[in-house]
Amino acid sequence: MIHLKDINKTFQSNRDTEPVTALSDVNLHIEPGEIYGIIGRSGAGKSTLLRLVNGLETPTSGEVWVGGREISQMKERELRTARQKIGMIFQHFNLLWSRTVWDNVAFPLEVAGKSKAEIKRKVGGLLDRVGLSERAGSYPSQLSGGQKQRVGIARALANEPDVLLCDEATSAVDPETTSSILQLLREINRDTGITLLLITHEMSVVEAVCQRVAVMEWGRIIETGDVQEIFRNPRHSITKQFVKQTLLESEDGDRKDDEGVVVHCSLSVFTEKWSQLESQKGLSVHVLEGELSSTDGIALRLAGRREEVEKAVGILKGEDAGTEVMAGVQ
Ligand SMILES: Nc1ncnc2c1ncn2[C@@H]1O[C@H](COP(=O)(O)OP(=O)(O)OP(=O)(O)O)[C@@H](O)[C@H]1O
Repeated sequence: MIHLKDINKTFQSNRDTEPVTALSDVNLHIEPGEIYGIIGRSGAGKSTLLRLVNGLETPTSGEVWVGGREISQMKERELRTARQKIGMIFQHFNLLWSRTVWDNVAFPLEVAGKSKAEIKRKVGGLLDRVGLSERAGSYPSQLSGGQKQRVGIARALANEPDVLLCDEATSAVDPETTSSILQLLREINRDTGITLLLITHEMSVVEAVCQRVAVMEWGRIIETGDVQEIFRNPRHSITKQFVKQTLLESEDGDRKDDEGVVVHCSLSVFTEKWSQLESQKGLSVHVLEGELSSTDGIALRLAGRREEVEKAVGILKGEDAGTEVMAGVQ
């Protein structure tokens, strides 16, 4: 669905300064319906990559393809139409402050020249989808951060896009709101088959929703892979740091003294032992990448107090020699 081929992007602010290389030799292939994460530290090139996908930037060299069409070759008029099928949500929501929730969601439909009847039908459905029907007449300033992002999501979905780009979409909201927004994005992906491309600097966001991830540093993609695999076996030192970041975070976002571990075990062992793990105070158990349908077993992240983590590992290892602890996260 999204294909970046041999992308380089440099910015030349003015003639007296050295050009800045934002992206070097970037190649990326994202399948239709995938939830794909791009993670990297500040300045790694994530936003530039995202802006190439919806044609807000053009590559210095290379090709950007979305849905079988080359975005990087399009003229402005063609791009405007193509962008209707590429929704985007932003860290700071970018809502129209003088318009109500209803009118914010109606805006892209008005721009696309839809009839009043169609706009009414669609906006009603979208607000219902994001759980904001009751707030249709409110202004953005009257909403919480999570509600504002829900408006952003409804607005981005108005023209039934094939792709939704999420630019640090949960960075400005608290952890609880983050989970509910990520859950909503997951449901939308499941129900519509939309391709999601998320950029973030938080591995916990990748962990919660993404199927595959690319790690960026200094404008390059330094590692890609299935999220479970990256958690189990991070190769690059930057990737290890991101994985470690999640191991150090407890459920409430506090930092604990002890690192957690990533464990791989069979599904039957996990389901059998789950009630024991669940009853352990001070232990948080995360199923990496979520689906409990895999026959290859699952990867879990166990975090919390050291003795609780050790106890949990003992429980899982108890009767299953196949349970593997991926403790090599330094
Ligand atoms: N319009 C621009 N003009 C000049 N330099 C730019 C421009 N846009 C980005 N850059 C530079 O390109 C590099 C990559 O920036 P980019 O914003 O893509 O990184 P990022 O990973 O999204 O960082 P952040 O998380 O801080 O937004 C940085 O060195 C940045 O200063």
